[in-house]
Amino acid sequence: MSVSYKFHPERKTTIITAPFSGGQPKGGVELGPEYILDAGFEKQISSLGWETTTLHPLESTNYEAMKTDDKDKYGVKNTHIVNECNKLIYDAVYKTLESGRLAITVGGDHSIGTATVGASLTHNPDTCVIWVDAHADINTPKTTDSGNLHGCPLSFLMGIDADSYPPEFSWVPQILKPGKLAYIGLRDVDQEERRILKEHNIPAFSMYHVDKYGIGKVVEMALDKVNPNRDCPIHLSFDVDAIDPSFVPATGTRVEGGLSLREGLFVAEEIAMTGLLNSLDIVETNPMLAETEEHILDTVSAACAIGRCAMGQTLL
Ligand SMILES: NC(=[NH2+])NCCC[C@H](N)C(=O)O
Ligand SMILES: [Mn+2]
Ligand SMILES: [Mn+2]
Repeated sequence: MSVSYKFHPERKTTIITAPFSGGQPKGGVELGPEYILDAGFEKQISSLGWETTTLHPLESTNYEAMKTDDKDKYGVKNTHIVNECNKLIYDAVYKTLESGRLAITVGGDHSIGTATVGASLTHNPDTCVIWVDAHADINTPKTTDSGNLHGCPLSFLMGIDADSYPPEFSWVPQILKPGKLAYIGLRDVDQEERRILKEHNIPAFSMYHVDKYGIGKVVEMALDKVNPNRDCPIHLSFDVDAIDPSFVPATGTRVEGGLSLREGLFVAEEIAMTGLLNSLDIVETNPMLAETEEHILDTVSAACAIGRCAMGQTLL
């Protein structure tokens, strides 16, 4: 059983590191890429037959050090550094895709989804987004309680409540249509986010649906919604907190009752099987939140495994 990648028959990929934590208050998630690469991620991908290169767009920047815990007058935190980092990541992802390579972005917190999804859709407006997460990440500056921008990337990309955005966000392409986004794994969605999902009719498969229908059916239903003819490129944005904290403890916003490790990996495998994967994010690995060495190992290995499964590792 081997996967063929329609948009990447030559199997070339670029791993883009996004060591950034400014989309949320906890320190340590900026170390995610380093831990994942030190675990041998690049080699694991190349042994699946991919030619790999790496890009480090945030290298030699100092934005991480400028992080604060203050909300601005728009009700969100760290607008400036989130935008500067996202612009650099956007350029890296866009350049990667334009040169015909599959883009793997390793975070970092999920605020970088603004850049990665924005670049994927600018590169090919037919792109659909599968967002695997415990959270909906579709708050707006108007609706967010926390003010953490990792809870908002999808609203910026959709232009929801656009009159509430700090002007720094004006570079973000408001390019994501509600019919091109589907969620898997949701279980902690804010009240106002629920309203947004309903209002825009965004397909959202929660843990309830996973239990009721099984993960296989859920992935199929999600793809039927956003990619009915199975011909559009897929952007898979995988927040590791979609997987249950018993398997993935070292992450910033843990929510009990998540996907089993196998269910999480199955989502990545099944997206690989479509042959339509064009871009991938693996985000929210925070080694500093581990209580034991084993927690680090479990979380980092799960992040690597998500990448390998999406990049065509099969069990037989
Ligand atoms: N990418 C994440 N882990 N996001 C968590 C978001 C939590 C919450 N909904 C908020 O907006 O603050
Ligand atoms: Mn999350
Ligand atoms: Mn997320």
